[in-house]
Amino acid sequence: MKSTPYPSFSILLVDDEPAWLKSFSLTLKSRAGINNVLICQDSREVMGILDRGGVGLVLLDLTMPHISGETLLQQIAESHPEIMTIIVSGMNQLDTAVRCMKLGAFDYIVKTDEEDRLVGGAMRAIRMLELHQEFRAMSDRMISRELKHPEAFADIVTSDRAMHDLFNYVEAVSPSHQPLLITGESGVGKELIARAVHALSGCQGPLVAVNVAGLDDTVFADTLFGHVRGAYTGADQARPGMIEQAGNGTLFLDEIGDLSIASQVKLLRLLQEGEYFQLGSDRPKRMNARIVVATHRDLAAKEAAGTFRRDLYYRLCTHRIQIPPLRERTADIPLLLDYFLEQAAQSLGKKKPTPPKELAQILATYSFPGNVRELRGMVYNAVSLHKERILSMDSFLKAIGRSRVEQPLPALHENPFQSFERIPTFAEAAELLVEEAISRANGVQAIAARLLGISAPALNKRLKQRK
Ligand SMILES: Nc1ncnc2c1ncn2[C@@H]1O[C@H](COP(=O)(O)OP(=O)(O)OP(=O)(O)O)[C@@H](O)[C@H]1O
Repeated sequence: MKSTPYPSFSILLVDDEPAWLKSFSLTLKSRAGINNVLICQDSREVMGILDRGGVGLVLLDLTMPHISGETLLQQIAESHPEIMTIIVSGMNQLDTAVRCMKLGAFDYIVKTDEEDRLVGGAMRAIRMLELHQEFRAMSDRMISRELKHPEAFADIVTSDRAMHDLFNYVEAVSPSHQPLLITGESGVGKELIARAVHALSGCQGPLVAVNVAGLDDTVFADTLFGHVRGAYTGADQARPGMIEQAGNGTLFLDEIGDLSIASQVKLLRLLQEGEYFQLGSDRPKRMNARIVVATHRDLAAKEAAGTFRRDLYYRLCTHRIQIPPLRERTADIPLLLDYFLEQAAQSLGKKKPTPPKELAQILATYSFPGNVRELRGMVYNAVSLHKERILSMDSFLKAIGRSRVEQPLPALHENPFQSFERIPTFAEAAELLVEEAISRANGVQAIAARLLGISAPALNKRLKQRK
């Protein structure tokens, strides 16, 4: 299988020593999965290669026949300021290093340095270039507001402006190799967004989803990393982990907020090093998959409370998508209602029922703690019970009513009257409640009455008495 080029731009290695060129390109590949590498042994050819385009980073030797590294560095800075250059020199000389940095070098690395320093320098430059690319892509999108690949979002029904802005962001960051964090309440569509990210990422492998909630640390490691035969009692067969199954695709870790501290450490190490060990093996394996994680928990609060590691939190936050709850995008409710009615009717082999016109309005007054999943469940339930042409509202009202009853009453410190100097009389409080209900129901009395838990005639009588 042909692997995806990484990074998306080429890295040009320039050195007159063929042995170093070969060994360093192998190191980049094995240590960091960098396979988009060009090599050049003749300093006179460098500018021609750069003029052809596609190179983002140059790793440049200083001492070469024909044209010196310093001269090339100057020429690159003048003709291709968008290209980053790292000087890789045989000499550890501070004054030369300072001169090169002044000429615009991103870093100065000595060939005899540890491999980590060399690979780490290249990775930092790649990261910086990727951020520039993403920033440019995002600014372009924000200006045009046009999606390049609307088909990737075909399963996500919405007319909400915040959701469309989020799609633009998703398009901009999907090709990145950095982890991506998706947050939002339960049932809000996090997995759908993860699938769109995967579709847009250009990753050639599958999307492999793992729910990590409730996995203890050993099971977590076994699930992700796999094990070799005999790794522990009962491990009769070697088993590849989910990272291997994802290959060059995407590994989607759901419910990341529930991960134990020990597993958080393992995940952080995996993200930092891009390497892991199967249980029972001391041979490192490379991870090629892109990591996308999701949680319905408030990770910032968990981090502040010390139950989520700060270093992992910041690592995961490089790209972050926060999906708004359904109650903040009520304009989506009629669209989703229609979409799920169609889906439910089809899957239950029924004719699509017509919803009563007040249904969407009633639903818009509800808080949907289970978000889109809850709405979907309500619709499927109603369609399965449905007999007449017009859909009955009964099952929706029951579900909403049940949920309202199940919702805990506000705690005493949230009592809205607490801040009042004088508490209102019963008549005044009732008046305020009626006004609020009418406003939330957009003036529809039947809905307002349901919100207040009284009958429509009772509300009507009360309103008439006011006049
Ligand atoms: N905008 C949408 N359009 C169509 N279907 C949606 C939309 N958002 C969510 N859904 C549907 O709602 C259900 C829940 O979505 P999903 O599993 O993506 O939510 P989630 O945020 O990942 O939930 P959890 O936090 O429980 O893992 C799925 O059946 C999904 O297809």
